[in-house]
Amino acid sequence: MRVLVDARDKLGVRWQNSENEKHGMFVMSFENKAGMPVEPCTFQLYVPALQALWSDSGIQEAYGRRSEFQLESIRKDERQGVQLQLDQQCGSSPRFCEVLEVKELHSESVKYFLDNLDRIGQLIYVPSRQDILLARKATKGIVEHDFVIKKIPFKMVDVGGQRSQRQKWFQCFDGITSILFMVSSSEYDQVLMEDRRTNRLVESMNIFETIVNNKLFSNVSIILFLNKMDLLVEKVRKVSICKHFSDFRGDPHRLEDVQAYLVQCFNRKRRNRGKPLFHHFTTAIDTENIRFVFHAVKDTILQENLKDIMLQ
Ligand SMILES: Nc1nc2c(ncn2[C@@H]2O[C@H](COP(=O)(O)OP(=O)(O)OP(=O)(O)O)[C@@H](O)[C@H]2O)c(=O)[nH]1
Ligand SMILES: [Mg+2]
Repeated sequence: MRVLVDARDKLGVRWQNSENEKHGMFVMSFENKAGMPVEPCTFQLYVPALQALWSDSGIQEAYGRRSEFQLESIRKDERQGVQLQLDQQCGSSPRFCEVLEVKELHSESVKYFLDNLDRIGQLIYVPSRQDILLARKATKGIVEHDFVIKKIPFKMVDVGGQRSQRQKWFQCFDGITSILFMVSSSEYDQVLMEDRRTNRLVESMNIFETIVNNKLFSNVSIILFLNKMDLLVEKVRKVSICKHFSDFRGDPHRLEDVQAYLVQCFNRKRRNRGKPLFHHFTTAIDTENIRFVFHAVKDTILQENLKDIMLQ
């Protein structure tokens, strides 16, 4: 909310209710000491102000313009020197404001949590499964998960996607059978938090290019997940991809055209296109969708690696 209050100010958007100026100042005065978790009783003090602010059309307008700044919050220890840019306002002399943290949230989940303030603001609040799926916790380090399906052991290694995390990837590349490459398909109009310039999808395509053409992985099945389908569906309706990708041909507001273009962009990055590109459009917060996709992926991995598995 502090990012939104700040952005409303920098974007020059008026309050709907001038009383909310006070609520905005109250929320801005919040100090989260050393990134400690916020106690429920402390959080409760802010709930009425958060509710009033969220229902103000000024904050809603700032939220609607979120692609012009970074709504993602980051931990206090990482935010030193990090700024968010309000592109449209800046012109040739950029104006910046600091990224402020309320709690770790992903920009697209902000609406969900703020819409649910009545429930979340209660002292006896216990997170639902949906709340947990929508909360943002960036992967720092390397997280391993072992599981067995039909007597075949799998080891899933999860690495962080942010630039600062990528130097850790090479530690995990030994003896792998498959790479599941996750991309946010809906971020075609957004820039990276890390440099506020590079288009997020362009960055993903470039990393994919490095991975998919690496000789180390000539025998590794690489499966592309074009994730956040739910957000892609919404975005395609409102935001034309042509503005960000000038070589797009087709109807920018037709989901199938945008999907086909995205697959083509990633496919073009592969030097060896002898085999089709394995890809799936997914919604990671939809557990049914993931259950279905996971089984398909498991079969692909097993088929692709059958020979190796039989030899073990
Ligand atoms: N709406 C929607 N949100 C999603 C989807 N997948 C992930 N998210 C949200 O996006 C945010 C980031 O998800 P993570 O799982 O932390 O992403 P990640 O790729 O592991 O990020 P790093 O750990 O930094 O590499 C979370 O708030 C998720 O709830 C999706 O398919 N749809
Ligand atoms: Mg992660």
